[in-house]
Amino acid sequence: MNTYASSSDPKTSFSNAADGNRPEGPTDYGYTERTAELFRANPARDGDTSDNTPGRVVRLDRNRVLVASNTGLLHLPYPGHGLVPATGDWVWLGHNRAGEPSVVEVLPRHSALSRKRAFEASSEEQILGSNIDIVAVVVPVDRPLTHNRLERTLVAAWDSGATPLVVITKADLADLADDVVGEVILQAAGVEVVTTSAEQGDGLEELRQHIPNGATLVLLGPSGAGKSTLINALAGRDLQETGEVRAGDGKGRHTTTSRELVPLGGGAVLMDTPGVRGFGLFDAEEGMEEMFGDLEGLFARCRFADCSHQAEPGCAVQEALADESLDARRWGSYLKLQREQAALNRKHDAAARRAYQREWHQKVMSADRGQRAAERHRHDQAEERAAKGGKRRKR
Ligand SMILES: Nc1nc2c(ncn2[C@@H]2O[C@H](COP(=O)(O)OP(=O)(O)OP(=O)(O)O)[C@@H](O)[C@H]2O)c(=O)[nH]1
Ligand SMILES: [Zn+2]
Repeated sequence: MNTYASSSDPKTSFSNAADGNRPEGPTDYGYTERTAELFRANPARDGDTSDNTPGRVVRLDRNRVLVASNTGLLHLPYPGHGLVPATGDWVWLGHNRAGEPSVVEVLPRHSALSRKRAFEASSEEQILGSNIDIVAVVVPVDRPLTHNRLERTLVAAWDSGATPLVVITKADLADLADDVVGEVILQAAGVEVVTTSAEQGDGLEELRQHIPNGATLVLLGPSGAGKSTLINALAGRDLQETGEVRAGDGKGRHTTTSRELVPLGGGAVLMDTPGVRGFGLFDAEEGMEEMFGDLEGLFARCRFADCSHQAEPGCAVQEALADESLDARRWGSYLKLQREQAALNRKHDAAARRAYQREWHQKVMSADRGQRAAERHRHDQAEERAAKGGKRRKR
């Protein structure tokens, strides 16, 4: 059982044992040379910064933030200004204006899973987790995902700024496995697929190889998909137990709560927050996807990958509007939402980054489509040549 100091503990200290150049951080929680670089590039701005050290947000509580530091877990007050912390954030630890040990500043995020409320007037986004490197979508062979749900989830994963990965579980249920694996590989165009059986220990090594040192991983998947089993197999221990910490409430009583950031060993970190774990996140968040997902299929049929769907030749949208297979009003509300989203993105740096990510993803997808088309073309030409050659030979 792990315990951590509360901020009233006089032993709490941020004294930096480092060489003064490289700040020390919690290596069990994903602190690497890359993180050290992030801290160097974003020095703390406020007050006496000489004793500031790096930390990572493990969980948010009502009044305090549970933070991993190089001296262990600490329960500290929120920073007085700047970004509001989210689970997974890298933060400067130091002292607040009252002189208490505190989180003093949240560093910029390289990725974020958020719940946006696109249909509400105040479209503040709620960050559910940040600095995630890999979003692993878990697909059990005994309960494959329905049609385009996997694809939509993968797009949402790209949106977060993380790299998606598909993990097929329960591959030992062999009579089902082959079909599901084939189907998933088709749907997951451009995304790596790893097939595992936690029961038999298959595919675990391959999965580990997809998780770089210091990487933070989120597992998404329906209840019963085998996420916990997989995580325990990866960690080599039962995280249900090791994931728990004792939280002092300052009145001498202790309650047992769970961490949302769990070291997996080998430097990798699992983010296991209630909001992020299930598919609910994307289904709720991506209202746009949900309502307009079919338009993506239409866009894919436009002649030009960067079609703006206005006056380009070969635009599938314009064709669908012309033959009324696409309702003009529906198209209108899609465009309106797009504009709202764009305005929102300009407001939020993180959101803008995700838009960039989506664009990049679409480029990858269309490059992939282009490549497949080119392959088809080459194949057709080869057949044509073979047919002609055959004819010539016949003569
Ligand atoms: N045959 C087989 N069964 C498995 C495997 N991995 C998990 N299971 C079974 O699938 C069931 C669900 O596994 P969990 O790991 O609890 O699933 P989960 O995704 O964590 O579920 P939630 O906690 O509800 O989100 C359990 O009965 C496991 O024993 C596997 O590799 N092979
Ligand atoms: Zn078009």
